[in-house]
Amino acid sequence: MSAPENIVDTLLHPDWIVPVVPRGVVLDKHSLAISGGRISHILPRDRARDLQADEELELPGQALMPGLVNLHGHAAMSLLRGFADDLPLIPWLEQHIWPAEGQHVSAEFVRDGTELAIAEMLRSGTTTFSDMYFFPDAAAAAAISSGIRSQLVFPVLDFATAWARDADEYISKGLRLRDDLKHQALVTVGFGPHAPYTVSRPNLQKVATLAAELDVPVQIHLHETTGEVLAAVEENGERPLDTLNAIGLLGPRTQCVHMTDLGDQDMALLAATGAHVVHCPKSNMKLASGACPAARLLDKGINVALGTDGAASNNGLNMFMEMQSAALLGKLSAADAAAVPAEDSLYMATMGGARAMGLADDIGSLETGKQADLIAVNLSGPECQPLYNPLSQLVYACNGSQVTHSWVAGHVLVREGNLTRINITDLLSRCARWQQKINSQQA
Ligand SMILES: CSC[C@H]1O[C@@H](n2cnc3c(O)ncnc32)[C@H](O)[C@@H]1O
Ligand SMILES: [Zn+2]
Repeated sequence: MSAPENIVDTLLHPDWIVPVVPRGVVLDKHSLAISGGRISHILPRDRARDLQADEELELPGQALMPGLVNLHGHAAMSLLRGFADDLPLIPWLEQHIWPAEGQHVSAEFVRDGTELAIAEMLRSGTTTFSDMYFFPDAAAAAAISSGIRSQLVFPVLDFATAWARDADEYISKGLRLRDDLKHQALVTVGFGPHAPYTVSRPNLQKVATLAAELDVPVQIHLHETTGEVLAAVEENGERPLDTLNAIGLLGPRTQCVHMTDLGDQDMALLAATGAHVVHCPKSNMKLASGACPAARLLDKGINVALGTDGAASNNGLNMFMEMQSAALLGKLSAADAAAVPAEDSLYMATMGGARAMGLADDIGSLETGKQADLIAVNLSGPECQPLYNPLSQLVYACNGSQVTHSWVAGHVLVREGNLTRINITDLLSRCARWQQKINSQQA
């Protein structure tokens, strides 16, 4: 028997609700109720007093909004934050990051690094993250125990690493993981072929065939720099996006990460196939990779999500900073102050990610019936005063430290700024040990 309609699990009374859908709307003096892990009511405050709740929370000066969706990252690379800075992509990867990963990456590294990443993400308002990294089984364990929602795209590469010998082994281990996690409601498993320059065409073809058969997401680094595109044209006579299209790898399950080098034809192809773009503005700026033309993509109806990329190229995992960077870089690169307004950046950081993951009916906005993945943000501090428009403050004035509460599927994972399921003292001491180990092996 279901509970009477006026009995709910949790009842929240913020000053504002920013639902994201409909776009640009801010609800004043409304309340939100959670029942069975879903949003059961959004209603004016005076009518909310008719509801009976197990837990009721007054949130004065606070805004409720959907949890942020970080659609691209390498969570365990949080242990390599600040390890190699101020370098462009290829020397950064080939001379610093890949050698360090070869030396240090193990299941323990991934477990601890992912837990550190999740702690940072939850505290700064991310309730769903996507991860492409080695030992995704260890990342899954960290994600499941923390309660966060995740998309784990298992890596596929042509070369051997500590996790697998060759592309076939990456794929078979990844598919076994997918099978092992099939009953985990908060975890989606997909393919993560690293990039067209590290995965051969036949191996990309295998990924395309299997992903279509199993109907699972595929995430790939693509057109990250103009150098990548030029090298591919010289080697294969075509742009990487055309290669992906030729082998049937572009479609509504595909998440193309970075996409800084895009011509009109590329955009037409993205629009025609329904592929998604994952914009990582901070990583692109730090590695001086280029700028994804987010405003033009949105104008053409192409879905754009946001991602931080790994902490070694960002150097944080804070989606408030990513939203702000997407708006600012969008304006600068389009030479148009009206490009990427606050509401578009907020949409990309929430619904954009949800749509790319195929979860648009479940997360990404505050609507009744959706999963209760949401955050409370305190807009009463000096950095948010005076307050003319809460939506503007969320994108242009906040920095993530204003997040007071985070809920995933109705479970509170951050309460008054504190993580409820992660022992931060123990986690920080494990991180200090990694820092010592990595430092001593560098010397
Ligand atoms: C196959 S696991 C992920 C792999 O990707 C590397 N990586 C991290 N950031 C980037 C980036 O911006 N472009 C390309 N590759 C990146 C990471 O170090 C892992 O080796
Ligand atoms: Zn990446």
